[in-house]
Amino acid sequence: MQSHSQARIGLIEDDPIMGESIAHRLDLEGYQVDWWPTGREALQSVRQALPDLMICDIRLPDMNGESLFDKVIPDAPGLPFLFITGYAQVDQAVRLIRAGAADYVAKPFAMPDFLAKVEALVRRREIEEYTLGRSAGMRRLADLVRRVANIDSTVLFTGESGSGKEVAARFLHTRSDRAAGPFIAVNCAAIPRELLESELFGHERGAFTGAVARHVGFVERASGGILFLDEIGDLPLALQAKLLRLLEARRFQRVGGERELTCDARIICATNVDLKAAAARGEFRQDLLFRICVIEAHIPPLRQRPEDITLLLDHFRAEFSAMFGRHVAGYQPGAMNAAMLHSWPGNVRELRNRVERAVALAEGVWIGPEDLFPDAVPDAVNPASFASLATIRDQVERQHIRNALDHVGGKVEEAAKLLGVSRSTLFEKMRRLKLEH
Ligand SMILES: Nc1ncnc2c1ncn2[C@@H]1O[C@H](COP(=O)(O)OP(=O)(O)OP(=O)(O)O)[C@@H](O)[C@H]1O
Repeated sequence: MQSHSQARIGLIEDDPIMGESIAHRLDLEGYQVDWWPTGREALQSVRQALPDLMICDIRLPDMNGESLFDKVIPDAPGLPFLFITGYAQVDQAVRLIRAGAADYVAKPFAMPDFLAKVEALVRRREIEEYTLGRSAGMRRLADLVRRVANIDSTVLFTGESGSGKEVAARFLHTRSDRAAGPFIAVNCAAIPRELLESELFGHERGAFTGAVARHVGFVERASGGILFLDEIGDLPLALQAKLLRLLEARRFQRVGGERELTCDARIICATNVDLKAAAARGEFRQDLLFRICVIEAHIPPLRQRPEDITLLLDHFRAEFSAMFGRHVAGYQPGAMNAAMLHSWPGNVRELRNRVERAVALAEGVWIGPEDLFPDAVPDAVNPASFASLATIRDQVERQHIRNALDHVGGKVEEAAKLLGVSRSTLFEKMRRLKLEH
């Protein structure tokens, strides 16, 4: 869970005295505050600021809080709004809560009550928001997934093995209006090719030797829910044609069947290979590729998101400590150090396995570097080449600045805003860290 210093609050307040006093107090509490005096300015910046909570005066000079809420929410579903209302606008606030706003406070309010509401909403948001990760890359992914959760277009999750493509697809499922329906995950690479068609589409009794009874395939079993096709690049060409028909006409036949059946499942695919290159080699149908990547969601490799490394180390430590009934309090600095330097070729899966092993075998309450990396001891574990704090800080800073720049399409001024430093400080840091602009 993040500390307040990482939680961001968007404050929309036109009254300079009120705005100043709230922004100052939130700042003292450790929140990062973006203060916009008009609705128009908030609308311009909110998508880039990625706030965890919006605090909004219901009466603004250029629009009312209600229309601002209506404009922001389609792009940021689930973003909590705390409205500040005057006595006369309580009815409107109640209406907004019915429409999905989180809460309201009526003026004049006592600061401790206001802060308690803010804290509760930020905590609630953290639990919901950081299921996928805390890094800018994963927050952007979570945002995209929420926006497409209820559109029935095909989504293609791309990313290295173990980076969390299935986790992201399940996240989509729980946030969609198909959440009450099934989530059926099929790993196309794990099922023998000769069985794949009947596993996917089912078969009729007697369709082939051994087909002693009718078999309902994954496509039918996913009805009303989501069919997640992992390693879609491994689907044989003949089946690719059938999948294309399923996606285009929503129709399919069981193996050996004569009847056309309709498919009501939403299809989500994932791949860790470059499907465009596979299509260029003739191994993957170009038309199917267009059809499945209507929306592409890329999951960055773990080594590019250091904030998630610390988050996940802690998450799995807590999970396995509870599972094994062992009290493991945390990591020695050397273990954290080694984890930040490791390149995590197996991504989150590797991290999970390493933590499971470390918790199971750790001798004390603190996990040491050798518990996490007993195999290939990375340099950082070797005391002779123990990285200095400055080296680690530079590495994390470099990565974080790179992420911020990526996030805003390379615009230094906007990246500086995101990072809470001035433009010149950011330039200076980029120069020192030898980061290309
Ligand atoms: N954000 C996350 N939070 C918690 N656990 C995660 C997260 N991302 C991945 N994991 C865990 O890491 C492991 C691998 O995740 P997942 O199966 O989603 O990866 P994948 O990209 O689909 O892998 P593959 O390409 O091999 O199918 C799983 O045990 C999963 O629970």
